[in-house]
Amino acid sequence: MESEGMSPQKQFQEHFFTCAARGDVKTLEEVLQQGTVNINRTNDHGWTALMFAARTGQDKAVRLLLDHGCDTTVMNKSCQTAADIAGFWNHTAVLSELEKRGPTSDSQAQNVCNYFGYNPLDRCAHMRKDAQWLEEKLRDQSTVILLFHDLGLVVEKLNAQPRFTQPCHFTFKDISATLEELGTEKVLVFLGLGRLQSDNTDGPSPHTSAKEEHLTAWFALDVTSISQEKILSIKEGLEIASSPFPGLFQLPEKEAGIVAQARSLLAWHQRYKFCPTCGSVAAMEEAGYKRMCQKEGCPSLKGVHNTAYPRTDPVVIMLIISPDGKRCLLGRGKRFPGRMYSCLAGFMEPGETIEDAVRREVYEESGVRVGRVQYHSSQPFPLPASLMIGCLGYATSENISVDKEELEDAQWFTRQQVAEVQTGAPLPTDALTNPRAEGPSFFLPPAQAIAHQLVKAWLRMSPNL
Ligand SMILES: NC(=O)C1=CN([C@@H]2O[C@H](COP(=O)(O)OP(=O)(O)OC[C@H]3O[C@@H](n4cnc5c(N)ncnc54)[C@H](O)[C@@H]3O)[C@@H](O)[C@H]2O)C=CC1
Ligand SMILES: [Mg+2]
Ligand SMILES: [Mg+2]
Ligand SMILES: [Mg+2]
Ligand SMILES: [Zn+2]
Repeated sequence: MESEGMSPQKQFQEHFFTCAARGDVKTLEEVLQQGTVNINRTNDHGWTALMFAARTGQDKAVRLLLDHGCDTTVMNKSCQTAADIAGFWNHTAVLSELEKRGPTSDSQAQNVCNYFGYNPLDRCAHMRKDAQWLEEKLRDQSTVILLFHDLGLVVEKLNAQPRFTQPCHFTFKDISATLEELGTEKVLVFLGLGRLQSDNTDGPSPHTSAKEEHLTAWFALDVTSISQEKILSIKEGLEIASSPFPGLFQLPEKEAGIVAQARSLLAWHQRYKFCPTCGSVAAMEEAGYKRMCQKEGCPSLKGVHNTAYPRTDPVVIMLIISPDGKRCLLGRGKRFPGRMYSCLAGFMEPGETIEDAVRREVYEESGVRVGRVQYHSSQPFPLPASLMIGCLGYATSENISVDKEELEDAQWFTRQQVAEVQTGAPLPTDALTNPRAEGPSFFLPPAQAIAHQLVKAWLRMSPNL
């Protein structure tokens, strides 16, 4: 933190910022040679010298700062990097300097990839009917099998702080007795072929041949019908992440998508044991991607019936921006932890566009009218099997009338309020559970939630740089 008043140190730093903004390469060079300034030092608004140079389009100063190793990923208090600032003011020469030095910010990436959204597996749908190939893959010693007990993932017990969830990678050998005990009715789902990036090689491209030997096969197995004790005795140091929160949000990012895929499929099998059309027993087929009614003559056996395939519930989740662009609308669900506020969200209804679902849910929950709706990104959400469709919506009215059945509160928050809590100090450990915990008057969901990314996207759209 900067000290109060203008200490000589601070004056020197201010002078450094001014030189960057003016593009005074000669002085910048001299100062950097002397080594008397911290090149990544920020002012009270979180601005670095690089940001000042980017703001005024000083490409030579930007190059010099980059040559001296300055950090391009630093964000100011409005969550903007130097590249965001250069992009906003259309300083193309500065942008290209920044882009030459590698990734600059999400805004340069093609698409935003949310937590649960990255899945390195090639699902190999065309192999799902090949029983022999599937059996070979299952028995391969490199194959990974994830176990779920009543939808709780079997994980390795870790004492790491901060806590994270490491799914246990079982092999066929580990669980061959378990498979035998489960018998022919078992729910064993083939997830796909792939490789975690930690194997030091690139993930598969969509064109990778399914038969490539070096890719790992992944399966998920439901072991609910066997006692927990027995499952936990397969190996040492196991536990069941029975509560989905926070366990599911602490997975290694590279595996979160695979776990989401597995859990959503097993949840579908748990809920759809019987044919939704006639109530007869439905049997699993196609490596877990289909359930077929066993009753002859059932209408679900004619034509394509979506009841035979895994279900996904589309949900719209939206950050609504006020008519003046300066505030956003956040709400507090009745079951939200601590003082958390988040984007409004709701299930899509049949026969509805995404845009209309956004407008309807916002009006129902807050009374605010929305005009234009812009898609941002999506997130598979394995509780039990939703697809969160993230949007930004532009309000045409401001008065709030909260639907007390669903929400405890909804408010407009200024850019500054939101930026402060998003970039501020880490929350106290009891903030999630204790409404009287010390800390800010409200907080946002963590980075794993798409709501967090929508807020971040809006902060980066700042019109008042
Ligand atoms: N990450 C975040 O910040 C937030 C995430 N969410 C998630 O978004 C989802 C939908 O949001 P809600 O506000 O609950 O939806 P919502 O606003 O549509 O209201 C939920 C109610 O809709 C009904 N409903 C309609 N279709 C349903 C379906 N397919 N499954 C379950 N209930 C259905 C139920 O009566 C339920 O109580 C939830 O799963 C929730 O976990 C919601 C708010 C914030
Ligand atoms: Mg809702
Ligand atoms: Mg609603
Ligand atoms: Mg609804
Ligand atoms: Zn049927």
